[in-house]
Amino acid sequence: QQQDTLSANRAKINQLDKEIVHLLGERMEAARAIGIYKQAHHMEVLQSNRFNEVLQKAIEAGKAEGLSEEFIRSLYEAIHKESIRQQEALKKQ
Ligand SMILES: O=C(O)C(=O)C[C@]1(C(=O)O)C=C[C@@H](O)C=C1
Repeated sequence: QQQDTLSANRAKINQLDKEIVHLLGERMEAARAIGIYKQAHHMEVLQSNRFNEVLQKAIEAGKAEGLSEEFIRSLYEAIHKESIRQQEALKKQ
């Protein structure tokens, strides 16, 4: 019985992790499209004000889910870093 609950929750985590990674892929696709726009309009890759807005929205949404601000900050620092890396990589093509 308890084993069933453990495997059911692990299966749920496996499925949710797939969805998280898929969503991150979609987010990066949007970031690359923005990167192309930035190149065409001679804009800087790093947009600190916009990133602050993104972060604040995520912190608020995280609070509603019981997630700590520290967790959201480190998660979004990693996401932002990858987003910047993807936009910079477009320039090198
Ligand atoms: O909004 C933009 O300009 C983006 O490129 C998106 C994004 C993000 O991933 O949230 C990435 C880089 C910028 O520094 C700010 C935000």
